[in-house]
Amino acid sequence: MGSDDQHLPLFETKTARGRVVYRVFAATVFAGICLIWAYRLSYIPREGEDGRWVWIGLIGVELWFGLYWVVTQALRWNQVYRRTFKDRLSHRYKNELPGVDVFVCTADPTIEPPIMVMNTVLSVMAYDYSSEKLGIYLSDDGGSELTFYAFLEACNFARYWIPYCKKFNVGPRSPAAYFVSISDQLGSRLTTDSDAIKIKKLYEEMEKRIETATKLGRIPEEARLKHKGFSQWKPYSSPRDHDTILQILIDGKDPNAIDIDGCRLPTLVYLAREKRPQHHHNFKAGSMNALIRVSSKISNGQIILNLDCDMYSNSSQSLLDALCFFMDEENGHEIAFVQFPQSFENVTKNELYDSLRVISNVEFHGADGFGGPLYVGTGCFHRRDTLCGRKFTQDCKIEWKRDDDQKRLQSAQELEEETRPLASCTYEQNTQWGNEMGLKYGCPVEDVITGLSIQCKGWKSAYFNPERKAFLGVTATTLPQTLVQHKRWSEGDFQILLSKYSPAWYGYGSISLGLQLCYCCYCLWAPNCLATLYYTIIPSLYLLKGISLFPQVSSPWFLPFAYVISAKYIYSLVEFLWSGGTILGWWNTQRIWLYKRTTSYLFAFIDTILKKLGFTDSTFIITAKVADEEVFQRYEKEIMEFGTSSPMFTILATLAMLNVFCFIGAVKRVIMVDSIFSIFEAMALQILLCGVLVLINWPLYQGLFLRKDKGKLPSSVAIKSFVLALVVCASFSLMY
Ligand SMILES: O=c1ccn([C@@H]2O[C@H](COP(=O)(O)OP(=O)(O)O[C@H]3O[C@H](CO)[C@@H](O)[C@H](O)[C@H]3O)[C@@H](O)[C@H]2O)c(=O)[nH]1
Ligand SMILES: [Mn+2]
Repeated sequence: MGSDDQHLPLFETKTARGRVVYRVFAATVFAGICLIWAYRLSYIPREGEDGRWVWIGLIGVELWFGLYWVVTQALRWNQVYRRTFKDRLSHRYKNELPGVDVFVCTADPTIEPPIMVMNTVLSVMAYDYSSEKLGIYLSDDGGSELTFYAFLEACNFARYWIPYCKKFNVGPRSPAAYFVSISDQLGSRLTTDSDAIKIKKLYEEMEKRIETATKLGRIPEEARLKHKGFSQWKPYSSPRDHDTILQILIDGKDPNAIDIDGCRLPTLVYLAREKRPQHHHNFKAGSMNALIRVSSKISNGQIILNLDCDMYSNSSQSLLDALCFFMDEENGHEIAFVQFPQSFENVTKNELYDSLRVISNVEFHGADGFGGPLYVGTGCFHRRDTLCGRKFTQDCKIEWKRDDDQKRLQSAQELEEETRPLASCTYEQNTQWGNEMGLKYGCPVEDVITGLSIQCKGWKSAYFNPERKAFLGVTATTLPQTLVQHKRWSEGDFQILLSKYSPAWYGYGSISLGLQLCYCCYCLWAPNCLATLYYTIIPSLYLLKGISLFPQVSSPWFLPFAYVISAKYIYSLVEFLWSGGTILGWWNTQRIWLYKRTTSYLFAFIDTILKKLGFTDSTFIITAKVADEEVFQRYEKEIMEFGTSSPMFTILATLAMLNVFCFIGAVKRVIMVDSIFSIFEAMALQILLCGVLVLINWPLYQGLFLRKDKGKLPSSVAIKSFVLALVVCASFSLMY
């Protein structure tokens, strides 16, 4: 310290350009929405007239869509961008930077392959940070020997990998990603650079050992004999029923724990918390809380980074970026967590499924302008004390300087013994863990609800979205996975809205109105299903009957509809392109938007209501991070993957068939009854809506009727949906 840059901030916040223009634009759209409402309210068919009830339904739906649109403006109203000054940080604090503990969570060695998990672990072990201050903890909810074996291997490989990374300043520091990146380079280093060749060979040997063990489902006997750690699996019966397995593989305080260059290594700990069938383990929240306690005894870093097992660090400096926020003398003391975007390594060019592109590049910047982004799990740095439930007060300035260097008297083994009870099933009984302390239990999105309650305690958060992606993970590669994942998310968010911690009332007064609305955008995902279903079914059916539900093209009331629809979609396209997407990607995103709303959100909505009534319990379906070769090839070619029959697909296929029938019906009417002009004049918007629904469903029709590969929709779904849609259309035509 003591340099002249001392008063300069460590980060700066800039408001987005063009805010005024956007606000004016939004106001015009809102005016259009008001006119649509006015139209609906002034033309309600009289009692006894055709379509009175359906019209009243439309009032409800358009009120909902309009109001929801207003809520989503919160995410666009006040966007801010952050910039950090890492050189100032390093200059000012040199050796006084705080300890950082990284928590990596894994839960299943078959859908989360150990080699992938180890790449994540290695990428953070090699952070540009003093090793003595770094602790890496792996929580294994799979309680798997295979993962442990891979961890041992990684621990050994790290002795070569870390010095290599630091010597050549390589990036990314996940070995797998790094070797891919340099093999792409012109005149690949892998043919000329002997260090690169050597380290790659070491990696491949390790990879082979781990993959063989994973494939066989058991570890080599000599490994078992060599490491006493495996003895802890002796009394083990299953992943859901075992003692706590806790092992300090590298004790950062041990001067003998060094890499091949003689430099100290970061602390490395394996934890499989105790599991018993009669105790609920609370999924990821449970393992995070166990890690918080266990790490507090071992390295007790003041900052905690949480990573999903597939999210490797893609930038060795992101830790310093995060510290710039926490350690800023002026504003740092009010920041509880720093969230980085969730970015994915495996999205294809025109993302076929969801890629969170707009959420990451637009919406979270908006939330940041109102007090900070949501906590969305992986890629988030927390202050330990706030994660443990501390309330904000102005004098919460943290003392970063700590006397860490005192010698510890216990051996690692004694420390393990002492710490193990903290991860037992019963430890949390009659405590505030899972409630006021640590991550909250009982919600499928433990992260969002925890972040909200932290913000309600007066803290702020920060969103940092650097040019070079800080973390890269794996996103779902099939439609069912995507839909199931979104069901979990939208269900969790909707539960929050109805819970004690609802952003609508719990947040009232403790976070800004803007941030309350930002939360509501996500918390209202699930109920969106109703309005969307109505809009995808009813106008099309009425088209079949030739009853118009929208203003005629020549009527002045047509204008607000035309304006709102085109303004909304042109803007959404621009936003998408601006976020780095492609036009086809945008089109694909609209499809997923529809599919999520008519299935994931519907199921989430129903399940949440059932849960409120006490009929069901939450589960956590883990997203698979690997796909078999054929599935992967189709994914690369951006061919939609269905593959199984599920109630979700029956709904999607039925809706798609229904719209085709209605569209055909309309065409028939044109040919047989009316002139094309009069139909178009009366029903342009209905035809447009139905036509777009048919167009956007193209991959679904292909999956139903044209494809032969294994990723197509099973013929049972084709038959079911065909019959269902036909019955609906026929009975509707006959009834009215
Ligand atoms: O019982 C469990 C279940 C899951 N996990 C881990 O939790 C992480 C997230 O699981 P994943 O299946 O990948 O879910 P995603 O939907 O991709 O995860 C997002 O959404 C979750 C909340 O739904 C957050 O917890 C995550 O951090 C966030 O990345 C993974 O590392 C899992 O290993 C556990 O540790 N224990
Ligand atoms: Mn994931």
